Amino acid sequence: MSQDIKNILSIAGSDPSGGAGIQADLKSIAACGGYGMAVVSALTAQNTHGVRAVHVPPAPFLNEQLLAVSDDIAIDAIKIGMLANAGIIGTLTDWLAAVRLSSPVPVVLDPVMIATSGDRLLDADAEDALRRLMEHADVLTPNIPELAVIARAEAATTWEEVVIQARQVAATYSVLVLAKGGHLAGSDCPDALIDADGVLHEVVSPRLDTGNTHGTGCSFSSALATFYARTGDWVQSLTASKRWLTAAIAGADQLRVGSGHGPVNHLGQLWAGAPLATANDSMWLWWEAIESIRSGIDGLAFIRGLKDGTLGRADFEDYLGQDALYLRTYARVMSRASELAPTTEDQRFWAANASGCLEEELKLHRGRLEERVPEPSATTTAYLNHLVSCSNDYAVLVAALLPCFWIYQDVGSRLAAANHDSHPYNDWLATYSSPEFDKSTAQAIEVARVLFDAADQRTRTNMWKAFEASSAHELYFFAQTAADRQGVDHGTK
Ligand SMILES: Nc1ncnc2c1ncn2[C@@H]1O[C@H](COP(=O)(O)OP(=O)(O)O)[C@@H](O)[C@H]1O
Ligand SMILES: Cc1ncc(COP(=O)(O)OP(=O)(O)O)c(N)n1
Repeated sequence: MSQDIKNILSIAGSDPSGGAGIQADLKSIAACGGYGMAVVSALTAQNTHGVRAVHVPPAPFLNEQLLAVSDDIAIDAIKIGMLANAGIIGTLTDWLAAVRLSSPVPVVLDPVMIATSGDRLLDADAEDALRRLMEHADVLTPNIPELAVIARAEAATTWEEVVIQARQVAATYSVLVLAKGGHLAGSDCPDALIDADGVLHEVVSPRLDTGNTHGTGCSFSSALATFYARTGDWVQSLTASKRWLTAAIAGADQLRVGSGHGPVNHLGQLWAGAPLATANDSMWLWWEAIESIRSGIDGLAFIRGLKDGTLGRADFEDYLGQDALYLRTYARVMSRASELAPTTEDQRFWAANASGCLEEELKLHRGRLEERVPEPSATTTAYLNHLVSCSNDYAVLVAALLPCFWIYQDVGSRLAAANHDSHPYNDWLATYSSPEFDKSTAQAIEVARVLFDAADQRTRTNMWKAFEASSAHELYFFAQTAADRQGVDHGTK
């Protein structure tokens, strides 16, 4: 059975030491779940210390390679790296223009100019040709020195300057710019996807203490192209690529490749047994991206106590009280989703869930709380304010409502599995798992997926932000009991 594995073409230089160029690209593409292809634009003789020599094939031979691939194979995304000279760039530009005329294949252009070792990988007189090629790209991924050349400015020394230059380049060339902060000093490594209006999405990782970062730029841009082919969304692709790259850098010191700046560990996560996710599914990537929130919830004293029955009665009742308050407004917000829904099916879905939420859940709470409904906590209020703030746009509101279904169902399935006849919270845990709620959760995910797939990039970004924020509020909400309150920022600021 076909799994719809996407075909990703790298057009780049060769690094025989395997850390950068097409070698890094092919490993990255494979690690991120794609089928990698490679057209070689230049051969370098380099290792972990630097580039010794460059040999550039004749441009007509590059053309032969490009046509051999495009005449036969459907290309789902292209990553472009080292191009060496203006002749190579001109040939590639003509081929790309023709290919994009017949199908809008997405293009990530890493405007490789100078290796970190200081060696030139692009002729100084090839800049104008590169600018013409940039008009055929969807995303540029320059590092700070490359960004400065493209923006005709001094190299940025702060993240604010990086963002300003990237915004200017995005406006000039009508592209997205993935601005990278790897060359800045500081304990963090920020990256951001930027368009002419500003930052679409920013991701930050800690700066890892390793000298083995050869080929990070090549690997990052290949991962981005691969995830985009799979999801059709740049913001999700950035999140997934950064997560993958950071783990590959974290595993770099496990390799023993050369005595200079070694490569990242492209396949280390696979070797460690991490599942190779190949689903081309936007919602799956959302779910993956909140993994740390989900494991944070699983680790809470409240959840562990509820699972093994050691949770104190007072903590349990505090939770129930806040839950009852939450559900009243949650039902109202679902009614609002019903009001905004463009189809009768969606309208009925949200109305039915609003009603079910009030009738079944609140009945249960009232029975247990004996009408002692407390004041809403700051944590509950913050979550509800967030939901209400998303109530003007249907797609964003659906994304904000989704974590309460999905996380509750996910946590609930594990809690219900731990239930037994003498469990002190037996009847409560039994409510956590029901085929009806599973069905509603699946439908809520499907509604979000359909909206996401049809949305423009801004709406997709806002949907993701709403989903991520609600997921964090779920964590804060579960962490309200005395045992968990320390050390958790409850999102109330
Ligand atoms: N020491 C590090 N720790 C964590 N991430 C890093 C480190 N060095 C580079 N990166 C990341 O690698 C990616 C590429 O980085 P950058 O150095 O800016 O580009 P290039 O490799 O093209 O010069 C960025 O996401 C950056 O944050
Ligand atoms: C053949 C080839 N292409 C590109 C580079 C540059 O690699 P990059 O990932 O930008 O980062 P550094 O390795 O320079 O840090 C290269 N060296 N070789």
